[in-house]
Amino acid sequence: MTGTTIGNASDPATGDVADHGPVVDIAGVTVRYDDVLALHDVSLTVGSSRVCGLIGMNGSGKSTLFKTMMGLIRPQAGTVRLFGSDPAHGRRRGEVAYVPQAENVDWSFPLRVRDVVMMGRYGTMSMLRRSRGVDRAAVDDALEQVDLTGLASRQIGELSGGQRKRVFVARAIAQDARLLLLDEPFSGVDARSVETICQLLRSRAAAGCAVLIATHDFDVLPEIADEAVLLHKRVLLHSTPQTVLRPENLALAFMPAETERSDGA
Ligand SMILES: Nc1ncnc2c1ncn2[C@@H]1O[C@H](COP(=O)(O)OP(=O)(O)OP(=O)(O)O)[C@@H](O)[C@H]1O
Repeated sequence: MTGTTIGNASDPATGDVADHGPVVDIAGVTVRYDDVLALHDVSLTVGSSRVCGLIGMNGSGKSTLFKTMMGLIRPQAGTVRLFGSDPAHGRRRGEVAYVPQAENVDWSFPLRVRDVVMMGRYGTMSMLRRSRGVDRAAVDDALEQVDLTGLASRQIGELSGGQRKRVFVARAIAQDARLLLLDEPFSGVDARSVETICQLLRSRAAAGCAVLIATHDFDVLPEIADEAVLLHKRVLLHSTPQTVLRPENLALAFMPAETERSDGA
């Protein structure tokens, strides 16, 4: 089952995963780090108002796909279009927000919660990077939405796992991006934070955003996602969360030895 898409608008059994106007349009993308093949011939479209889960084992290429979508990695083959434009263009215009894995953040850095959320406004600030009333109001609003108003002056290293995730979700909300990419937003997160993050992401999707979530949390996925992608360097399956989570489908990505191809893809 290579690059197979299961489920489309004409397939009521598996649900509608098409026809929502592409925000993300990835075609035939291949990424290598020297001799390591990270992505092979990946094609994927995601429409506005959709929440799409990205599932795959460690090393399957999820973060690489996000970095490619952010325009931080240039693929050796294939194209990435976000809102019909080059991904670096979308990033510069603040259209794309990225919530990183917690491990990739230096939590000892002397930043307060408010400072991190304000970073979401940098794209809209003046050349002097002076925050205006509208920026401060956007930050206040985002902090309130993630229930962190009372911790706004706290150093980020003093937060719990769930609070840390909520800070970065608040940064994405303050940015007012139309495409949200979240890398493991539920790992190491308490139930209350999971609920807060899910509600916020659903409301962003209802407002027209496209949301992509790399996650290992199979319980939360059907609650939040409209569609899901099974990734193992290539797209094995793109369908409803329920279909992707069937054991026989998960086995394709989590026991890939039997499906591995001779070219390493
Ligand atoms: N900077 C890099 N240099 C060399 N190889 C890399 C680099 N970044 C990632 N890789 C390799 O590329 C492959 C895909 O990695 P990637 O981090 O995209 O996967 P992932 O699905 O996000 O994994 P995880 O769930 O562990 O974050 C892996 O084999 C990884 O070791």
